[in-house]
Amino acid sequence: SRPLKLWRYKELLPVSREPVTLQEGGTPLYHLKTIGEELGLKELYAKHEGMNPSGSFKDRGMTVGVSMALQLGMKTVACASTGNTSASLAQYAAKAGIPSVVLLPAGKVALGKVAQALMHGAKVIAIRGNFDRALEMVHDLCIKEGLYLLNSVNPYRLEGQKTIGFEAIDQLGGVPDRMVLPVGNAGNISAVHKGLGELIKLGFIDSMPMMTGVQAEGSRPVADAISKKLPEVIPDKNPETIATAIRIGAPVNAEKALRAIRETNGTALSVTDEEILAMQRDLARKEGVGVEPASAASVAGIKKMAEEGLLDKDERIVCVVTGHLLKDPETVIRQCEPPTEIDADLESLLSVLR
Ligand SMILES: Cc1ncc(COP(=O)(O)O)c(/C=C/C(=O)C(=O)O)c1O
Repeated sequence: SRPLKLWRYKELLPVSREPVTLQEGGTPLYHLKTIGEELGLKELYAKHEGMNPSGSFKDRGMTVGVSMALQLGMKTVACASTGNTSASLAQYAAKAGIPSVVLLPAGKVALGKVAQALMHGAKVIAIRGNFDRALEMVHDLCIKEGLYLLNSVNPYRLEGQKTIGFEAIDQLGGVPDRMVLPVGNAGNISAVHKGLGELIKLGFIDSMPMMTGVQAEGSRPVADAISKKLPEVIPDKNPETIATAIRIGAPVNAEKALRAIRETNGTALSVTDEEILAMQRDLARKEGVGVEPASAASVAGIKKMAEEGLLDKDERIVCVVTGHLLKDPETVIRQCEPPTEIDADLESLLSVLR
């Protein structure tokens, strides 16, 4: 039988050549017993996508996207990014042996992600504008220069990300009642929904989870469209949140995300930066699950829904926690008390521990 990794599901993926792979997928599904009990939820799980090769779920999209770039004879790959897409693109392009170009919003990308993009050899450009502007620019660049665009506007990215749902079902031994994802460009929630729809069409499963998206209060165009029952998402011109990974005002997959949410009787909501940081801390200290701020938004959203009485206590809920804690060490250092510094003798040590 095949190992629980992304290419286990190769028949449901478009690549027909040898894939560019870093053994992505097969991420842990953790039962959040402590946080679940606090919320009265028996079956609360977190799928830790930070345990992928580059530390986020983006690797699932990139193993397919970069493989397709080679299959299509493309010479250079490019993306705009709030950080994780650029880190993953750089890493997979390096594996593929082709150059990569990434556009980042200057000053708004977590340290770990910049380090990865640089070390893996991408051409890293920081623009004086936000992610949405970077995406416009890299789109124009790719059209003018014939580079291969690998943002989630590229359907091959979503193909790889479908596998999050496939694995969760294999690990859970059944279909969850609800899948919860943080939403930025809205590719991931759309991808998981597409994949589960395929499993239904193929007769592997017979129910669809309620697709639930969580955004930051300062960057919540999808949550607003759902709460205000709008036909489409109205872009937010000035998205702002400490969870810089989801600081996106004009999600390119908005239409797909609204469909995923509405067709599955799901929902979308927003949480404050404080709620995001509090949940990042709870996941780390109560469950041993280390994630970056944006990833904690999914569990923070469940906490909010549970407290508002919107959840059935028997619901089987899978929250996708999308990126590793190490991605954004600066935010952690700012949130925590600094280490206690002492003279290097036992006396001093005992005095601070008593
Ligand atoms: C940790 C983390 N959690 C959630 C999201 C939102 O996923 P989408 O809703 O599919 O965009 C991102 C997205 C990051 C980028 O968009 C990028 O890296 O350019 C992320 O890094």
